[in-house]
Amino acid sequence: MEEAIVKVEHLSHRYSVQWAVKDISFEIPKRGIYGLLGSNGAGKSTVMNIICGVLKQTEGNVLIHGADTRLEPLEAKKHIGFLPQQAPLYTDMTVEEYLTHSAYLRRMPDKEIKSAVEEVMERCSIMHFRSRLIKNLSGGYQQRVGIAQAIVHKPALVVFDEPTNGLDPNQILDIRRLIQDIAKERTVILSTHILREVHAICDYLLMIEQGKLVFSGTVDQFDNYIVPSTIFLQLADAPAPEVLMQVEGVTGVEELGGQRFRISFEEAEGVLERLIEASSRNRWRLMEIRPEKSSLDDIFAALSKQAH
Ligand SMILES: Nc1ncnc2c1ncn2[C@@H]1O[C@H](COP(=O)(O)OP(=O)(O)OP(=O)(O)O)[C@@H](O)[C@H]1O
Repeated sequence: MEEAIVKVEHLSHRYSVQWAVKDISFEIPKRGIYGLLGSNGAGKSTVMNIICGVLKQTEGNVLIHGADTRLEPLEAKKHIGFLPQQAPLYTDMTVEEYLTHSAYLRRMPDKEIKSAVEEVMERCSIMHFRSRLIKNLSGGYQQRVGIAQAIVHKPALVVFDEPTNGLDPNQILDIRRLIQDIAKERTVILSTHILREVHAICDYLLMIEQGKLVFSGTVDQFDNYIVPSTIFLQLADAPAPEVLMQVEGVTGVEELGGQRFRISFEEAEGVLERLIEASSRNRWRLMEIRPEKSSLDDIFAALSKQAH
């Protein structure tokens, strides 16, 4: 089997007395965008800083392409690009000077640096600002430079800590598009406390609460984590709610006004079909029927509660 890009084994970290991360294990076997989701203080930055070798864990192991970040830090770091929450920008440098410096720090061979910097400026759409001092760029463009420094050496894994934090809505969309583009060729881990962000760009989700991993899977699995428990029904010629209650499997009928109802049930199996069939047979004139999924926010709240 191919080696996992990232392997985190029983990771725990303690700042002085308080445990910020407690016994987290997960594996990232392939390409895609992995969202590390959690509320403020959940432990996201701690996990990312440890994965990137910026912070030494109290317990557990992190392997990057099989290289242990503690035992072989240089080998592990070769495969990683990192944009921490505060982008490490030298704002008195021009964009090109800074990226050249970053490539040098990443130990790229001298002869490859110039073309790598050209390529990354093109990729991140900052070519036209190559000679501008970083301090004179907007927040969105400074973030592009931060992303560029994380990928200039073409790492297999890129880690972004809250990459859209503090940006305006247009800048957020631009940065998300750039991250999706970057992820075509490599694995991306990004942290966020915004559920919509996970939905917008992530393929996989790791959710951390109170330093513990409470969910790991695809975004679709997360959406289905709490199965649909109600059905929305709108009829043009509705009967009394008591009549709807008679449909097999229905356990509750809530009137929403305007001949609209929220139907509860215990077993999803067949209820939808039976409601459609009863509507047709009794000429209730079905206008709309759809299962209602728990919102992402409900799932988030439920999982957060489990961690407490
Ligand atoms: N240097 C530090 N010293 C002591 N405690 C810390 C330190 N850094 C973080 N913590 C604590 O560890 C816990 C996890 O913090 P962390 O920054 O990893 O969370 P986070 O999920 O990234 O939150 P945020 O989104 O607010 O950055 C928090 O309780 C935080 O207060």
